[in-house]
Amino acid sequence: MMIKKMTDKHYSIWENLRWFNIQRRGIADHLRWWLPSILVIQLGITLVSAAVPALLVRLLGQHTGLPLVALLMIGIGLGLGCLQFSQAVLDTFMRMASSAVRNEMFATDGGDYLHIPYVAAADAQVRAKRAESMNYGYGGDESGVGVFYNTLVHTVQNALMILVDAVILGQASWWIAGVIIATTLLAFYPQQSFQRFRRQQQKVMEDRWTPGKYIQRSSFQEENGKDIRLYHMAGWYQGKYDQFVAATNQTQTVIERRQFWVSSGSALLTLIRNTVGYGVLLLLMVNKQVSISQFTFYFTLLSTVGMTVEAVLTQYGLLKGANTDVNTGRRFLDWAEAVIQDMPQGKTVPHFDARKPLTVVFDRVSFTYPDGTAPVLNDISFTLHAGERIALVGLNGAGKTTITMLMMGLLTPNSGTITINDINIQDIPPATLRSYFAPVFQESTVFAGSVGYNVAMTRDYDEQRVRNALAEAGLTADIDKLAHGLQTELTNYIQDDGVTLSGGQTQKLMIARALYRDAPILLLDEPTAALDALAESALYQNYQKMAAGKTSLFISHRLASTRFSDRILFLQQGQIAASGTHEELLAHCPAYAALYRTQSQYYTEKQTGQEAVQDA
Ligand SMILES: Nc1ncnc2c1ncn2[C@@H]1O[C@H](COP(=O)(O)OP(=O)(O)OP(=O)(O)O)[C@@H](O)[C@H]1O
Repeated sequence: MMIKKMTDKHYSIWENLRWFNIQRRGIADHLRWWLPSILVIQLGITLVSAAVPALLVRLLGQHTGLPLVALLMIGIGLGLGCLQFSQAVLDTFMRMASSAVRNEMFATDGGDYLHIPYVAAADAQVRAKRAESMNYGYGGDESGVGVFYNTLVHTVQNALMILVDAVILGQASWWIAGVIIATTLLAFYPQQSFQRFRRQQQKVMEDRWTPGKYIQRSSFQEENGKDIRLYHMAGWYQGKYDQFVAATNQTQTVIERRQFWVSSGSALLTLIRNTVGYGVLLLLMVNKQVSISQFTFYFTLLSTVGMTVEAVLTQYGLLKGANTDVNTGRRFLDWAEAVIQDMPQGKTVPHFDARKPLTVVFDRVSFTYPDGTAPVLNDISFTLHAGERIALVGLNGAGKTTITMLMMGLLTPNSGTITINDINIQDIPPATLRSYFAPVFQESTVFAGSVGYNVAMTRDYDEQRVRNALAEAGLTADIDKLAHGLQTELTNYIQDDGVTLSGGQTQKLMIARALYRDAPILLLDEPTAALDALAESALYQNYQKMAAGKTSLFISHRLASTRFSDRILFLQQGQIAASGTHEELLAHCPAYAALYRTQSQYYTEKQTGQEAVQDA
């Protein structure tokens, strides 16, 4: 199955607004009324604030009594307070709505990522894109979706205020309106270019901090603690931190320097605007074309324009940035959804007899990892007959684990077919296919949950079956020693009193998990690597019972373990180099025989260790 490439589709602000409106349906249905309400409130606040000094001048000029003036001012003050309170409430609602939409995306991302094919989820580029999408798109309230709508509203709000100010001041003189519009437009380009530059630089810093964060994380990881101290790596870590901090400071200085020039330019434009505006107003008053109270009103209004211009330019820059970030998030989620839709759903639900083992056939299967350069498996064919116990051996990196992943449908062959009882596994619904397998993977995965949960992988488990599986895996005595037995929490991520099992105990837990699953195909990938000699021997003894009535594949580097299998497949350079019993392979496959001799010589009594090394 080919995984779709991610597009670099760009959505405009308008398209993202429409998309946001669709997303917030059912979350914030009244949002469409909030924008006009905010605009009306803002208009009210601006005009009333500007009118108060003018009104005061007029009332005092008319010798109005102080109690009436005071009463009026208190009334206006209260009115303004109410407007500002309403504005704050609407702002809060808007932020909450954005946060709710963002949380939805966050949850969708989590769900989608868990559902995309394994091969895509394990792809380094996909993981990087997802991290970027989460970081910029919807990971926090300061990310794209978190701020998009609010910055849009504030941009429109401030742009409208500038127009209203220009129109009102235009009543006094169109020179003032002209200078407001002209200075706003002149400030636009440098401000936008600066904001673009700042974003680019911040991205450079973020990218630089990606390895930085890894270094920080790895320096605190419990399992790294020993090596860091043993190999005196503290100095190296400190050096890396210092490098990152120095580079960040340098970038910050470059940004601040540019910010200084842009702010200076803005200050100059404000000076021009105010000089022209106040000058014209003064001339008008001297020529008695405006009264003192009108002059006061225009003067106050003009003094607020500077801040509004700054605000609109800043908000617009933020809006452009938020739009880019929303696009980053949308692109990833669109891709993930398309990939999920493209996934073969499987048209055949086979009705196998659950009590009978299954036959698995690889027919001319080739496979290359998406980021790999050479095929890992090259045109391989073999059959696991129903009920057969097969040992799969080969050097590190020969492709043994890859075969198990292909079998379970976690990876898809580039060519060739894999069938189970003659049905192509691509035609079997993925969940049904996976239910045929009880795997023990090379890496153990303990989830934050109880022992019982970790065996059954469901909270609603059959206690007796869990106990049986633990007993068969040789873990009963260890679990019985735990304070809460099956209910003991493993890992202390969620529960403070969670316990950590040893490597070998964890591997036994994984074996118990596979036993509890009781599926028709048993896949054991190096199940004894962490076991002590007694436990390893017990597993071999028990293997017959574990694999009874099942088809089983046992991957191991300990060639002695192949004796417990019916047949051995020897994998070499992406191909099945030989197939047969241990004795047959010793006789006919020199590579296998050499491997066996190299391994077994350390166990022969005649040779000393030194002789064995020389022989090897
Ligand atoms: N996710 C991946 N992306 C790219 N290449 C991979 C990936 N996983 C494995 N490989 C490569 O595929 C090859 C086969 O790996 P695989 O894990 O199947 O080998 P193996 O026979 O199980 O090895 P070992 O005995 O060490 O467990 C290796 O060269 C490995 O580097």
